Amino acid sequence: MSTSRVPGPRPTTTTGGGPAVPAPTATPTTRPPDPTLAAEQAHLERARAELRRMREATESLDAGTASDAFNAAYLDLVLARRVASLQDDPRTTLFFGRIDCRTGHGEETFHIGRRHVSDEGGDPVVVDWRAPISTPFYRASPADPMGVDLRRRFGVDRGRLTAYEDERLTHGEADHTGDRSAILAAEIERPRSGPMRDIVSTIQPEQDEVVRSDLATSICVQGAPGTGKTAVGLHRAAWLLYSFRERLDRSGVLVVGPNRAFLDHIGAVLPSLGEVRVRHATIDTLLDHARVRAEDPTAIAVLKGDARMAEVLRRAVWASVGTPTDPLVVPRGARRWRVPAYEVQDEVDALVRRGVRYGAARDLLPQRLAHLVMVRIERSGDFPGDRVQDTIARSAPVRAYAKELWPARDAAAVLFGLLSDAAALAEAADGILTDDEQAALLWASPPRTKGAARWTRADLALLDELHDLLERTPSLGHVVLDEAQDLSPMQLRAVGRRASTGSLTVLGDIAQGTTPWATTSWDAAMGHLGRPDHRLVTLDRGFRVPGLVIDFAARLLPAMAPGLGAPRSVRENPGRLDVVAVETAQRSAAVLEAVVAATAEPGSVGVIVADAEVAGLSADLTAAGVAHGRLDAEHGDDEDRQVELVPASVAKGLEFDRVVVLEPAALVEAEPDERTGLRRLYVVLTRAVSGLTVVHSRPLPEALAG
Ligand SMILES: Nc1ncnc2c1ncn2[C@@H]1O[C@H](COP(=O)(O)OP(=O)(O)OP(=O)(O)O)[C@@H](O)[C@H]1O
Repeated sequence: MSTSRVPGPRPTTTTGGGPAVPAPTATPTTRPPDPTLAAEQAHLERARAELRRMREATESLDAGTASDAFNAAYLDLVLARRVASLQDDPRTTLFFGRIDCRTGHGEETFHIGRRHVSDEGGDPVVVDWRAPISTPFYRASPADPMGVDLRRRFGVDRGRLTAYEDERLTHGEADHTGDRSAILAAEIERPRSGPMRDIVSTIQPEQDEVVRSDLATSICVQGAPGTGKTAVGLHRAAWLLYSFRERLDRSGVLVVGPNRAFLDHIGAVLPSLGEVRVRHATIDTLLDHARVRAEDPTAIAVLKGDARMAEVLRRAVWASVGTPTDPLVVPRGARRWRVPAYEVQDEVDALVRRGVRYGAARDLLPQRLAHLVMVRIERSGDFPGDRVQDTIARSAPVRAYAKELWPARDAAAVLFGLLSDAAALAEAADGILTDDEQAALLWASPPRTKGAARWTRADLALLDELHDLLERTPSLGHVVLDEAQDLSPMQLRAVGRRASTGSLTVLGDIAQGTTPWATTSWDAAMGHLGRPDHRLVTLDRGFRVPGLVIDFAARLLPAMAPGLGAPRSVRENPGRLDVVAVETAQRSAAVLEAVVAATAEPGSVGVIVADAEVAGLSADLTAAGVAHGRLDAEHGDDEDRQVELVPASVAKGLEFDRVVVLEPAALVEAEPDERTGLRRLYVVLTRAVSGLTVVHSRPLPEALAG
């Protein structure tokens, strides 16, 4: 590999998602300009001019030519969006790489960037990273050059090209792909600050395979902390939207994450890739059927999250369908038409067997009953036609009969009935839940009405299941589910039904499961999501956590996730690990000292403590004059603040340049059992990009002490 660095502004920071490049060492004025880089810079200027031309051409289009006011308004909107998408961001470059390929048209060069730019003749000046022609940029290797002679990566600083790195893939050069690229190394080693950024210029081959998997394929990605699962999921969403734009614009793409703090952390990635129409939700905002006003004891929450509840609920809903005992009697003119109860029963049975939702079948019933009446009328020699059938279906006797036989139900009423009435629960749960389980589910003192029910988080998934039994939940085109290991089977079902006609990207790490119902097997989880047929991919190269820190955290694995390995850190910097043991009386002072030391350099600082210690430590930091933010499940990080105080329960999925962790033993104890506690600790210890300081006055948990 040859690396060239030329004079230029000292690139200490990165802009707009481009890779940071080590600063040039020579004095800028003493080195002649590098001709290759100068030519590439000229190509960049040309691309900028062409993008400007494309934007001006779009701006000059007139929506007034539309046929009517409605179409004109729509066209206006489309044009405004297109102009916005053609804006040039001077803080970044229009391309970050280039490939020289042999194609059917001979030798061709393609510059790869975040968006497509073409010249007046329609020839590409920059190709979108998502276009098929860009695939070799990410995947080609000397073993499989994919027609690429040369791959060039650019170092970027504030909108200018500052360096380039060449790999000749067909000239027998050694394999320099992946982690030995200086530009990739610079990107991975850069200090972190603010929300997550895209990784579009350095997506790795194994990540790219996931990103570019076909829309029809549901994928499950298992990966240790920092292996890029979230990054891969978000880039996959962007790639799918590019490749299947029409279909997905119509059906929609959804990203589900664990909490608001996490969504704020990742929220800028898709917009930076030009995708602003992807909805982000937490499982709580997705299942927003009622206000959560109570918490279940762990055992009951586990039971309510058990997949067996789906069958209990199904039975409860369909038990509402009555058994006809009286004949249906419909007067028409001078005559009264009677349909015997057994004939109605056959019709009801047929509707139940049809496999449609309770509500949809209920809507069909009046027409089916009217049809039975029509058959009788026609048998008498009269053929009054379809409109009469409609009239009969809408008549008062048919409506009243249908209503009684097939009552309208709502989800809250069904669940209220089950949790407050032992007989109703016994009927629905017979042979599914044990007597003890049924007794545990029942409210000790049932509320008087469903409106007064104090619903829990676990109830929301049950309500969602019921809603779907009553009326089909609309399906999106694709759902990306992050931190999936933490969802209960009932919550997984809820997410799965939102992709029932689409596909899923499921991301997670069994070792980071910290809920009592956390999944122990991806096969089981994918089954609950409705995707028993899926592709399972394991990512094991760690891009976040440096070697010293991951080795320390990995001591916990045998105790809480035997069989699962730590990531292989690809970081060059081994990181810094300080474990500070102090007397209890000195603990606060030691934490403050660690936080102040961590703020001495640029980059974010996360101070992670047991949830119960957040308020006390916040007061200590304030008293010591350390400005800080406080994250919680509803509130994410803020680029303006260097120090964030993070309750351990919210740390999942986040990362900070330097992390200070207080009292591991307290973190473990705060969880309902030791395994969950050690897993929480594992999550917390793996948030650091550069350095980790652990301050403790109590003994470290045995598994960590080593
Ligand atoms: N190919 C890559 N190039 C540069 N940086 C990368 C690459 N892949 C991942 N990263 C960086 O590594 C860090 C970790 O990525 P990410 O948060 O996606 O990992 P994760 O597997 O979801 O971690 P966790 O399980 O801890 O939530 C991020 O800063 C991300 O930008």
